[in-house]
Amino acid sequence: MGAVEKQVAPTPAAVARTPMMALLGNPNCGKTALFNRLTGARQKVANYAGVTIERKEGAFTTSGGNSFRVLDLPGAYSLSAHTPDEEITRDVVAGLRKGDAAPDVVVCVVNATNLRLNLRLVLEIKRLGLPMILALNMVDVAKKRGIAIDADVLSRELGMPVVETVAVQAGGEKSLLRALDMMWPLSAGKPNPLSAIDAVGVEETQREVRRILDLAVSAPAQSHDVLSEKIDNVVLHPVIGPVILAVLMFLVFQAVFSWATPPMDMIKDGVDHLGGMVKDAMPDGILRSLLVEGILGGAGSVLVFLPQILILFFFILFLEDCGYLPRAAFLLDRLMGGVGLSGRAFIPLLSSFACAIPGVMAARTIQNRRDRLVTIMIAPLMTCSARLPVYALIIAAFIPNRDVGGIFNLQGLVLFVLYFAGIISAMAVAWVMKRFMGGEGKQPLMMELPAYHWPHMRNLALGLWERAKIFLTRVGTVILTLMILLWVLSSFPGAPEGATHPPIYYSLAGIIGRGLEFIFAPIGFNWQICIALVPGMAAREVAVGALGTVYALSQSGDEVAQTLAPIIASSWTLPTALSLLAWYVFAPQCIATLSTVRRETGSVRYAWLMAGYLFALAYVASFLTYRIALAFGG
Ligand SMILES: Nc1nc2c(ncn2[C@@H]2O[C@H](COP(=O)(O)OP(=O)(O)OP(=O)(O)O)[C@@H](O)[C@H]2O)c(=O)[nH]1
Ligand SMILES: [Mg+2]
Repeated sequence: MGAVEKQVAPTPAAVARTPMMALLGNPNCGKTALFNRLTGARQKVANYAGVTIERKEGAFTTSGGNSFRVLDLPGAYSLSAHTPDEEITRDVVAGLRKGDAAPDVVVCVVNATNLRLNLRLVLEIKRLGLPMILALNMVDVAKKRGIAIDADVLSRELGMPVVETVAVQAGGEKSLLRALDMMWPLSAGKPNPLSAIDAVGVEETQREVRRILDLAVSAPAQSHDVLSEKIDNVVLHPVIGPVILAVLMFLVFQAVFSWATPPMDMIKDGVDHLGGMVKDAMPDGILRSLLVEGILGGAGSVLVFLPQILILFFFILFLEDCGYLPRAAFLLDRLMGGVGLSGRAFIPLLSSFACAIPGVMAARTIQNRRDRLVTIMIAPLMTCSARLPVYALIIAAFIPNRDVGGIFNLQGLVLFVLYFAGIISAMAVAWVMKRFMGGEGKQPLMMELPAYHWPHMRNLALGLWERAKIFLTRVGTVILTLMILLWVLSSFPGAPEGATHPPIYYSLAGIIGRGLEFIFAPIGFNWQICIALVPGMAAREVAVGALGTVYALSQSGDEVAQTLAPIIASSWTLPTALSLLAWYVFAPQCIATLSTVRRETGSVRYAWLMAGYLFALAYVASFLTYRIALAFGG
């Protein structure tokens, strides 16, 4: 039958018959790395538990020509799920998901350096009675530490094929492909009900694990990871640890400013040059205005921030892949516990620095529902990378670029303060929410500390490439569209006879901006800023591009060639600039995040609550900032 199947063209019916293989295992054992190697996908791989939080599907064909569909699943310690991501895994293997049959074959991935922990799940899954293969992953590390595993004995004792894999090396998946070919054709089976798993006690499973380990594994007395322990003695030290963490975070923000300047200047010069060329080549008119002020002035001014975003992500990806993140979670657990957050919230919150959406989704790994909700609600207070351009623009315009105390860059310092303001407010909000919701006391943080390793450069490069692609796609699609739309609204209708203001003042956008000015004047925003706030709701960084267009159109004649920072420096007061910075620390304007919150919490109530409290906070913070700055004569 297998031979016939191989010939069939992939009609939908044939695809449905292609056997499904599921990758299952403890968190952080290399399932996703293996999935990527098998399918050529680029799913996120990183060195901490809980990276994968969704079911991802791919396909591959073995060297024997047998096709498989393959599922990458969130890691789990057992099939009795405690968190929403573990539920996904349990439901998929047990065939409980609507529209998904149980997998035809389960590949149980284990970390070969930690079989004692990993084999428990293997024995549990075995009771489901599905065809199974054990993939001993990370054998490269196990061998280095002198751990010898007899795959034949293991296979005999477990009653399933056992293969060695190295998911991060080319060809490291070959043995698994061969084993799959040997299993072909697969007989479709139904899994035993989940209750069969609970029938055997933990004690008994543990005894069985020990028995098998005694037979199959021989490890030297010193098989644990000595280097990681040494590093942890410093990094987790009660005094030195937090200092290292603080210095690390601080360095990131310094780097974002000081390293990015040369490439940013290059992009800016390129865009300006292009604008100049278009101007020289075209007669003055509507089309030229659209190209120069709408597209280059708008999208171009956002594009400039690519280097800063990449530098930020370089650090985030580096920390994710070397194994430091769970340590940081432990260091901050006490602090976070003080405001009623669990240390588990650290990773979702850190992801929110990239974008609140993956952050909100990563909260799935939090067991306690209240903790999870609070984490979701404060995720948007972490400064997402879309806010970076707004901060950077205003800082460049108002904060002098000079050294403080000989080592710090003042602009980097201000950026750090803004990020810090977000974090502090998040803690305050968490504290208040916990008061309202009550709580059943703090739960101890249980998290695996993975072995440290150097980040895989390929991973890092791919991660940066993906980020650059996401950003450029955003600039080329959402941002560009909004910019063109804004240009249209700002250009029509034209100025009336004898107008005293620039034409944009009389345009539709101008009318909207002046309408909104009633609400925002008390916090120091002029009508130009009000115009920029509106498209900023779809994508925050558009606010920068929008200011670019608005001010380009507000200028007369030759001044248009000027770049945005000096223009706003001369037309806003310092209190207005500070007020806008404060606004963006809280800025509730991200519709995509709100819709993710609705999906993840299963209720539109929380999305509204979030939008409401963020708006209120933003307004109050800006009001205070503006008034205080005015009082100090800013
Ligand atoms: N040396 C070595 N490292 C590996 C191997 N497989 C995976 N890794 C590393 O182990 C870490 C975890 O890999 P992932 O693929 O994200 O693990 P996962 O099982 O998908 O983790 P979750 O999604 O959190 O459950 C990453 O840092 C990988 O680079 C391997 O065979 N050898
Ligand atoms: Mg994964």
